[in-house]
Amino acid sequence: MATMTAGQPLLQVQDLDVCFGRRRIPAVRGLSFELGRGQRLGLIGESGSGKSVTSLAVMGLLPDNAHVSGSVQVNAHEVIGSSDKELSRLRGDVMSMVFQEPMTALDPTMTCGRQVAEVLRLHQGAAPGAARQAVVDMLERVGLPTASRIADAYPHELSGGQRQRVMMAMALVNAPDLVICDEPTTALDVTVQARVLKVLDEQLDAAGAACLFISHDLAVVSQVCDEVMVMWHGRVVERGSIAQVLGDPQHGYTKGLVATARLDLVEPGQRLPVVEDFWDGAAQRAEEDR
Ligand SMILES: Nc1ncnc2c1ncn2[C@@H]1O[C@H](COP(=O)(O)OP(=O)(O)OP(=O)(O)O)[C@@H](O)[C@H]1O
Repeated sequence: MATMTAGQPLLQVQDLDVCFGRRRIPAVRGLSFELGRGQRLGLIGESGSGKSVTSLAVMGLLPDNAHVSGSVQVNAHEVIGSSDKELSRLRGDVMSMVFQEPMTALDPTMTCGRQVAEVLRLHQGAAPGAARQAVVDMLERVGLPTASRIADAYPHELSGGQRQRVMMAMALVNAPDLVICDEPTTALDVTVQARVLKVLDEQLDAAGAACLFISHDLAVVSQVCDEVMVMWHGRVVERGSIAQVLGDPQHGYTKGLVATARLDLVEPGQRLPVVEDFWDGAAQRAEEDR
């Protein structure tokens, strides 16, 4: 596997285009961005703006009906066009992903401990006995106090928050350089969400890992990330520090998002604002598509 080239960022995406199907409907258009080692970048945007497609392109997990051009380099290794063998080495060794819905990402027929151990075995060749202690340690590190019991449980025996932590343990156990999180806490209630985000924050720090964090929610992104990038209609329309983007949003969509986050300005009895109250995205999309 290629080693890091001096000066090259950990993740470098250049002119990435992704479209789908025979009609080549664009999902990501001319996307370029970089992420340095240990950096944490939030990726926000309305539904369908291309956030998940971007993360799947970085992981080399796009479906067969996707047409891809451009370049995605992780640790100076090109993802686009790489073989399955090269990609599976990169995934787990260098990058990993936490998905929104752990129930679909976890194998229902395997205990949680075995699933974490499997990641260790595949990427570090750990022996089964040695893996058990490493797995229990990792489950403890993601805030599961009864780690030994959780290791022996099947996914359906756990709560949503516990399952999400098991996924996080799988994503972090090999100390990857880059962790991609796609709406990891959207399905959780607010207090569990806050705890899971805190654990993620601590574990990213401990591993010195970079993070690409996808969310609809600026408040969630600001708990984990240093910077935020806003996607709209398959393109990046804005990037800056959390303080910059919250304090002085530039794009119409971002202005709407920041305005809707100001719940303190909502009078009792008034309906909650939505982005469309501040910005007509549909009209702009129609304009761009013409
Ligand atoms: N497998 C697929 N086949 C066809 N079109 C797809 C496929 N996956 C995604 N798309 C399309 O690509 C566009 C971008 O989708 P993507 O899932 O990246 O959006 P998103 O910003 O992550 O949205 P959300 O916040 O709702 O998850 C959408 O128009 C979507 O319909």
